[in-house]
Amino acid sequence: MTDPLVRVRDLRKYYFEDDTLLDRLLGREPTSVKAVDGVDLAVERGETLGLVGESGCGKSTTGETLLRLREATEGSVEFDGEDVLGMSGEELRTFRRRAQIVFQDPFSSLDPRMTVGDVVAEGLSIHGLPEESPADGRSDHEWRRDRAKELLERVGLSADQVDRYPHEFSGGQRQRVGIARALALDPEFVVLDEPVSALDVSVQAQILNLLDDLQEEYGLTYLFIAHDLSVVRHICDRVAVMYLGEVVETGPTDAIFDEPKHPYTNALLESVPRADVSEQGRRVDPLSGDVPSPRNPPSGCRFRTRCPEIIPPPGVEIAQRDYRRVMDLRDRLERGGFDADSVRERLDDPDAGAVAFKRAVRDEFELDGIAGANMDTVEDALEILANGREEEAAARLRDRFESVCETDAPPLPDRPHPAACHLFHEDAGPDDGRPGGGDGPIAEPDLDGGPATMIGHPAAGEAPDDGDDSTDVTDGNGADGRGSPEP
Ligand SMILES: Nc1ncnc2c1ncn2[C@@H]1O[C@H](COP(=O)(O)OP(=O)(O)OP(=O)(O)O)[C@@H](O)[C@H]1O
Repeated sequence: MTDPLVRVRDLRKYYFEDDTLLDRLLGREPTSVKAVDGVDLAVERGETLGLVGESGCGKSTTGETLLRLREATEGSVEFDGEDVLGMSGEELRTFRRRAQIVFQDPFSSLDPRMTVGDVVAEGLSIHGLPEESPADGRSDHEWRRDRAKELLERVGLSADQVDRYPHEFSGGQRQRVGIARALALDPEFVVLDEPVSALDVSVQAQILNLLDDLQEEYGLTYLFIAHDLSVVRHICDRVAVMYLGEVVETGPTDAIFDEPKHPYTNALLESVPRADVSEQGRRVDPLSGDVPSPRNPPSGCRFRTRCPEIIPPPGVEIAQRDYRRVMDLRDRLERGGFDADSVRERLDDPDAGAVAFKRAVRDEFELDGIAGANMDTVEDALEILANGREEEAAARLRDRFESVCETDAPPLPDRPHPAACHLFHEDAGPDDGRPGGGDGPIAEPDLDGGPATMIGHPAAGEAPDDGDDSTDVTDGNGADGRGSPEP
């Protein structure tokens, strides 16, 4: 097999907040947002690699950092064997021609007074094209305008739309213009950053077909970013699943869909609407816990605060549903999110004693099903909590319930379908693609809580976008509010 076109190793991009001159003068410590925190990826020549995960998990930052639209904090990116992060001058200019990006809304950071012809041709002027004056007597400007017309036609628009303004186009048409703009410099690699997320489903299909055709015609390699797994199924050869700045599973698309390993991948898949009526009524429990902040990601496995398969310590027999609830309480206590006053305010009698307080916490976290030694520990912790000693209550729970998922960060092994999860042995045999793929589960997950699904799933600008193929349609959708990347 040839070397991948793009290889990313241990890529990190931290954004620093409270880091202005004034902050420094005031002695404020900068906080880092660990948007991308140790990502490894390889994109093979001619393939489409999907990069999926919930909003805010770092997909766009990964795409923009590997293209040098943002400066990496750490790590390495190789493009066709060359070190991208170390490039400068002519080498960097050449890289910028060979590697392009399509944004969700290609116009959000562009001047609305530019015609689509100007938008498509802008890269040509920036890169000083044509290199030599055309032999047929056209001016350089005319050459660029003709090239823009050709590209508009190639993406399914018409050449006589070259002087129109972006607001005159529907969302689907605007995305075609964005694709034409990316193609203008004959790139080999294109990052497609949620290219269809803002579009109506029927228009999505048209754009995906166009991307497919262009890939074949020009031998393109794609990194396709999406929060919605259903979109990547038909266009991607392989998929990498991201959670809170890390890749948690990668594999061939069919293996990811048919034999997902990581509990997060399972949860993402459960959130995909099913066409099959028999599956529509399936019982799904929402994932518990909030998405943690990348400013202070959880220790160990970052998904463990929401994982429906978190591993109890050896010797502790507890139903998964109950363990999840104990861990939710602990997590709230340890992260300072537990508000004893608001529990008391919710009591009928705010002056009620410890018994009523403990009952309210048991009800809130649904702890009543726990029994035996587990319940003894929970009761102890609740008693300590009723006396206002939150840290001690958390420590009491930690003594009995500490999980390997919080103490050890699971690695992502180097194999065809790896998952960064303690449910799979690290030192397993060959990966055969089955769940556990040769690396059998080390703990039987107790799924009595049923499969999980995502809640509050973010969907960028869902405004309908009909009329893709007609001109003069203004639907006003698509703006994702993203600012321009750093220069
Ligand atoms: N310029 C910035 N300064 C500080 N934090 C940022 C900046 N840009 C992004 N972030 C934060 O970095 C994290 C990753 O953001 P990113 O946009 O890469 O995620 P994403 O998965 O692409 O999400 P989305 O689909 O919503 O774009 C988020 O927590 C986001 O709030």
